[in-house]
Amino acid sequence: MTDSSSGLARIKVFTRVRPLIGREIENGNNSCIVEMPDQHTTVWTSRHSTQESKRFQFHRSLWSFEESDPHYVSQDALYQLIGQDMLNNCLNGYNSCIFAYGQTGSGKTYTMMGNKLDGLVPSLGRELFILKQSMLEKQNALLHLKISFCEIYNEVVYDLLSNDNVKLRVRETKNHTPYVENLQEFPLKDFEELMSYLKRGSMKRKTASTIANKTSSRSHSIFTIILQQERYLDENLTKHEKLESHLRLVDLAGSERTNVHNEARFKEGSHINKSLTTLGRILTILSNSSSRRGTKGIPYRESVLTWLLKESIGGNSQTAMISCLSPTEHEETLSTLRYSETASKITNVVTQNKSKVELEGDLQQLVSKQEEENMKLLQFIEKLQKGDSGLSTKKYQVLRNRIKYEQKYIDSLMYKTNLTKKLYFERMSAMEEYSNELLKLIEVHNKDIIRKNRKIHEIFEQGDETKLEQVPINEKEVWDPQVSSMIEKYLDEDVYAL
Ligand SMILES: Nc1ncnc2c1ncn2[C@@H]1O[C@H](COP(=O)(O)OP(=O)(O)OP(=O)(O)O)[C@@H](O)[C@H]1O
Repeated sequence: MTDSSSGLARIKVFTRVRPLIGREIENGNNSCIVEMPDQHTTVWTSRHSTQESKRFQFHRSLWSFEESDPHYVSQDALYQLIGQDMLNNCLNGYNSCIFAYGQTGSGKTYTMMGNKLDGLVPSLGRELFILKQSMLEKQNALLHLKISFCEIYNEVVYDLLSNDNVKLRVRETKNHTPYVENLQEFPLKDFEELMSYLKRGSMKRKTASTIANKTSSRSHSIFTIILQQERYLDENLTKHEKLESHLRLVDLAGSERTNVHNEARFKEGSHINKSLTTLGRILTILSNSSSRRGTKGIPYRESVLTWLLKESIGGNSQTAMISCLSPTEHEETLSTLRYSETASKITNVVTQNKSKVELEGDLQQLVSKQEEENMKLLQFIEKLQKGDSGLSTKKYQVLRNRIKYEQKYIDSLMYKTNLTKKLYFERMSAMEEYSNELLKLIEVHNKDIIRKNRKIHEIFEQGDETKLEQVPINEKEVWDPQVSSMIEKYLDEDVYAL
């Protein structure tokens, strides 16, 4: 998708026409005013004249009107055509965005979320976890995933995953990238977790029954997946590159006529239309200007939606727009197609969010240091044991075996290229824990030994060896000048300061 030499990426526009739904069939409205011959989208512009039609060309036109048609694009096919490409962009470190646009009831939520059949968000999520596993096994790469889910309702942002209904503020980073302040991000461990967040947030999203749609979304929703990748570039796992990208999945509220009498619906409708009109103005400005001109002076901040979509439209993002079409509405479909035509002329300037990292001190050095430390501990224990057999407690033995086991693990780690840094650090921290435990024990014992040895020293220094007989037998066995001086050295130098 990227022109890698120039870093330019056009917004790809897809059109998708949905099948007739209940109320249309009931109204006897069973013909489709949209046609999609040769990857073009044609719309008959008047119900009464079959002569007048307008033809548009987009990246692809997706025919989902009739399941029996050989060109029918199912939810699965939609994922193959749009989702996969976007996923690849993200895995290569490019921010990406898919947004669904269209009049109310045209199929945006169905396309993005799905109902009985998965829409793009669940399909992308499922594939991401499959990829995460295979990357770990085959490519020596780690993928961390996080999500956030928010909605813009009446020009205010709300966290769909928060139990509170707090209004959130949009702010900008030093680089002028907008973000939602205090929007929660949740790390994901599996696909089921992603789905539970998606369901939880979708249930909280504001919907209402309108003439055109029984469950019409009254807000714009943004589901963001944050991908953080660590790819290891050499067999010793010493060099790796970090890639970070955001995949934004936007389900816009539908444009509609605001001549409704319900006050709340009217207010919502006005806000929705205002933000979509601002989006349209920005698309027009961008489509008429040079992509290299930058985004200065473009009125992104005139609506919360456009402010938050700044990066996706005219910024650093590979973006796909899915224009959803109703098969029966002339005016609205034509207006959607004109809007989409404008968007298809926009070129974003994209950059790969990548940084190369050579592990500080390099992994090999870290391992050697730890091995050395391990060795010292083992020798130390052995000497202690020689000096005082009473110290060979079960606990020491367990810890000693543990250290040996960890040592072996480190050895194998160095040669197994398919093991990752994550695993390595997990084991390292486990080993550190054991070592710390051991050191604490050693210190207690050492202090005890020194105390006993001092007693014996004093007796020798006083030259009254008869007193030695008063010292209990087991304390006398402790006396070993070699071990004793070694312990004192360690304690004095604070080598193993805890
Ligand atoms: N491709 C499709 N195949 C089958 N049914 C569809 C398809 N697209 C939409 N529908 C059905 O059409 C109806 C309206 O779709 P949806 O709610 O997704 O519209 P919307 O554009 O999100 O509307 P709004 O802007 O009001 O929220 C729903 O009943 C949905 O199941």
